[in-house]
Parts: sequence; C-alpha cells; structure tokens
Amino acid sequence: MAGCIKIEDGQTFSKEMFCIPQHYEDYLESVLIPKGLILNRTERLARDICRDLCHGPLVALCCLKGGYQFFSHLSEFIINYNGTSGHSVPFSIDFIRLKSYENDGSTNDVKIVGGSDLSSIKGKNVLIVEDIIDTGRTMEKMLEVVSQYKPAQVKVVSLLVKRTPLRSSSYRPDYIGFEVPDRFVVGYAIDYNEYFRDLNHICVINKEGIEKYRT
Ligand SMILES: O=P(O)(O)OC[C@H]1O[C@H](OP(=O)(O)OP(=O)(O)O)[C@H](O)[C@@H]1O
Ligand SMILES: Oc1ncnc2c1N=NC2
Ligand SMILES: [Mg+2]
Ligand SMILES: [Mg+2]
Repeated sequence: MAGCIKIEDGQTFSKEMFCIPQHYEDYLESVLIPKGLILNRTERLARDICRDLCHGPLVALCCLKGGYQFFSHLSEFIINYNGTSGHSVPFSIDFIRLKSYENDGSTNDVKIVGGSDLSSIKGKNVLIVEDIIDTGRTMEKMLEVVSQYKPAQVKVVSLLVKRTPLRSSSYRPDYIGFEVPDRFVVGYAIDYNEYFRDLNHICVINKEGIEKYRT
C-alpha cells in the first residue's frame, strides 16, 4: 500500500499562525495542512511517480475542478524531474470534470460535466490526479470512464485520502499525499459549494461556514 503522511484526529494548526483571507477568517476552524507542506510532499510524490511511470509517454489527467491546484504543482515537479533525470519521456496533460457534491455530502450521483474526449490516452501510461478520496465513488466512476479509452496503464495519485471507514469503498490510490481525519476540508482548490477554492492552505470548515455558504 502507498506510503503517506498520516494526519491524526485533532492534529491541526491555529489559523492565527497563518495568512488567511479576511473573507474566510470567521468560517474556518483550523489549518490542517499548510500550503508549504503540501508543496514539499508533492515534490516527493513527483519523484516517486517519475521513477515508476516515466518509461514511456505519460499523460496526467486532471480531475476538475478540485484537483487543479494539486495537478498544476505536481505537473511542474514532474516536468522538472523528467527534464533533469538521465532518461526523459514525453509528458502531456488532459482534463475531465466530474461532480457529485452538494453542500458537505455526496449526491451519490457522479456526473461527467461538459463531456470528455479522452482519446489521447489510448495506449499511454495515464496518471489520474485527484484532490481527495472520501467515499471513493468519484474515483470508481473515473476509472470506469478512463478504461473505456484503453490506456496502456492507469495509476492514481490523490493528495488526500479521508479516513471514512463507515462510508468508503475502501479504495486506495497508488500514490497518496496525506491521510486525513473525517472532517470536511476546504482550500487549495477544494471547495464547499464553490467557495474556499481561493484559500491557500487546506483547512477545516466550521459550523458558521457550513451555514453561511449552504445552498
Ligand atoms: O470520494 P468522493 O466521496 O466521491 O469525494 C471526492 C470527490 O468529491 C469532490 O469533487 P466535487 O464533486 O466536489 O466536484 P469539484 O471537484 O468540482 O469540487 C472532490 O474534488 C473529489 O473529486
Ligand atoms: O472534505 C471534503 N471537502 C470538499 N469536498 C469533498 C470533501 N470530501 N469529499 C468531497
Ligand atoms: Mg472533485
Ligand atoms: Mg467540490
């Protein structure tokens, strides 16, 4: 099973110790993972992934919208590692948008938004890049869609995997940044009803925030 950094229940930082946008200050409980630590972990994930996958053309597939920050930074580290290691391979990207959350729960209906033509992945090594795996339903749908395009190999990296033993499919990706407690997190492109994507750090939303931005 993939190694990862385990964030224990209750292991958080005071939001007063970080730069938090004023418009979100009253709606966050704590900082769970500061952006600097995210970037440091992402750099090592890029090296691990390159060592395993950079033997043939690699396509990184971004799971929009929540995965876009992690995808951007991971891709940059992969490009830098790929370009400086003795053996480099062509690296390309593609995007797919899946949506299943409303408020702080899964609708149990994972939708592909805006269609998706992933014919570019046929016969390639594909790295699916996701922000968080909670129930696992989104990733199950993603793997089903991707397999239809007959890639040579599919690996999955998720920045976060949430400890949700009672409601998850127990799916574990090939690469994991952090294992996190069963709390609703926001920030670093991870949203609550499209809010908080503009927050640098991964934080725990508070009750006021859940009510303020509930649809
Ligand atoms: O494992 P699951 O329970 O399926 O939850 C994880 C998925 O839910 C969120 O996406 P969301 O539906 O919020 O769309 P978004 O990426 O546009 O925010 C998140 O970005 C993951 O894709
Ligand atoms: O904690 C979370 N925060 C935002 N979005 C999602 C979460 N879990 N599944 C989807
Ligand atoms: Mg998502
Ligand atoms: Mg979301």
